[in-house]
Amino acid sequence: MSIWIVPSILSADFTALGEAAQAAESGGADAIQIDVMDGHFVPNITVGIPVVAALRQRIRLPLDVHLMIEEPARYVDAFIEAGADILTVHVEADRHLHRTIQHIRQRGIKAGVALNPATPPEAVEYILPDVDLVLVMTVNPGFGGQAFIETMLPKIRRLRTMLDALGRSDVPIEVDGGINAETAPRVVEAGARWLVAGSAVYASPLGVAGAIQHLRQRAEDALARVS
Ligand SMILES: O=C(CO)[C@H](O)[C@H](O)COP(=O)(O)O
Ligand SMILES: [Fe+2]
Repeated sequence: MSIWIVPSILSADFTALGEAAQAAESGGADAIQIDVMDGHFVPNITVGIPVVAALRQRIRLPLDVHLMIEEPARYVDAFIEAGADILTVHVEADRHLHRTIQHIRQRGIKAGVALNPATPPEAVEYILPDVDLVLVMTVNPGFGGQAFIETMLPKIRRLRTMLDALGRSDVPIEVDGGINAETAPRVVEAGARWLVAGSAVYASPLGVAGAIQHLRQRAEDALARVS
């Protein structure tokens, strides 16, 4: 499975979001993550459906929408109609996760499940046969620029083992939070393949394209070591 570098626009200049997303697209990103926060599930409020729809007009890459909202099923159809290609919902936010995941996939896009740092891997055990990706939060969701939580490395390894045991070796583990040139190789060695990076892309002295290229190089070198 190949490495994906997925810039999160959370750390971009919000007065020039279109240009920021285009810089990631032309800079070699594999997808763009849009972080949706509702002020309930997480203590922050960001962007929503109209921003996904606006970016869809300018971006051809997959739009990876990370829903940090309570009861996400209420908004799944609206985000799909706005142009999301991947919708990820938190296991902690949805009482009827299986129904929501099934619905997202029936509508023809990819469905992901996300876990907060304190949530054990077993919390998603019975949804693993039904998801297209697993998103391991490597910081507490809500803000960009936080430090990577080291104890997420064994959790990534455990989830990789659980997926492989189900014959789901094709399902990627995505990591989100504190991913930079130092942590990228370590999460890849643990089994992650999709790397979300906000501040390491948009606040990098290398520029957006340079930062994406540097992260990819570090991640691919690590992948070559483990495969
Ligand atoms: O979901 C998120 C925060 O809840 C963001 O995607 C994530 O924090 C990216 O920012 P950084 O790479 O700076 O940690
Ligand atoms: Fe995110």
